[in-house]
Amino acid sequence: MSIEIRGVNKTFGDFTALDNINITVPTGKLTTLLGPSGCGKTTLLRIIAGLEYADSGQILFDDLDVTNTPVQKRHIGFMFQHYALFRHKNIADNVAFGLTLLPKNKRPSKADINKRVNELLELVQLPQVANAYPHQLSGGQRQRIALARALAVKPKLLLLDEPFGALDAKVRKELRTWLKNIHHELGITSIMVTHDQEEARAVSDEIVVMNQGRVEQVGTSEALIHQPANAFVSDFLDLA
Ligand SMILES: Nc1ncnc2c1ncn2[C@@H]1O[C@H](COP(=O)(O)OP(=O)(O)OP(=O)(O)O)[C@@H](O)[C@H]1O
Repeated sequence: MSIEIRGVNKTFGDFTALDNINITVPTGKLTTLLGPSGCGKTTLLRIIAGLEYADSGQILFDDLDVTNTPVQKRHIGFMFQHYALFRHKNIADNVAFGLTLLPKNKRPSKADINKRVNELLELVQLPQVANAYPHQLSGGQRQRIALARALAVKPKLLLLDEPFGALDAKVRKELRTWLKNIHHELGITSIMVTHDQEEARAVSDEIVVMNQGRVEQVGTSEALIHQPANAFVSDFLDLA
């Protein structure tokens, strides 16, 4: 599913958080919103999700205008740093959670839910932890389970907000390679927020560099490195 953001503006009081954002996120690619703290990345992601509404502008999913569509109807998977697993549910029940919430006519049978949970645990390479509880897992393992949970409902769009933000540098590096591999295997359109240029360059098919509520440049890692559009992009990517 391709995503088009057309002329999106957002203010909080007299502060402009997003200033005329126009971008297209291509089908099946992993696109990163990259920029310093406060530049509007999370606000834009929340507007794409339907967790927040723009003051003006449009959001299109495959040419369909979803600007006023509520989050539950956008078929999105979320993996957010602070969107923790349920402590009192075991891992299998955490992964199955989204499926158990589906309306009765769309909800798979118990056997099918179990089968899907097992497939997802295989996919994130943690088949052995189905009966464990979140506190028994490492931070990196918990984030892998968070991805399995996000994928359970077969979303058409995956949104990741600083998914590895709380992890130490070594695990972060391992997980970004892992995420890139899984993304290539599944080919699901994904948008990730990060302030870490090294992380963005390691995982992204395309990078959207943001600054003070505006888009400075959109391109592949190579394009940004070889042809930074301006001094901000060059500085932010440490190219000087
Ligand atoms: N609900 C809100 N009310 C008021 N101001 C807000 C609100 N949400 C965000 N802001 C402000 O809008 C700006 C952009 O915030 P946003 O969270 O989108 O930035 P960000 O680029 O994701 O930064 P970070 O990496 O620090 O999360 C910030 O200055 C923030 O304080």
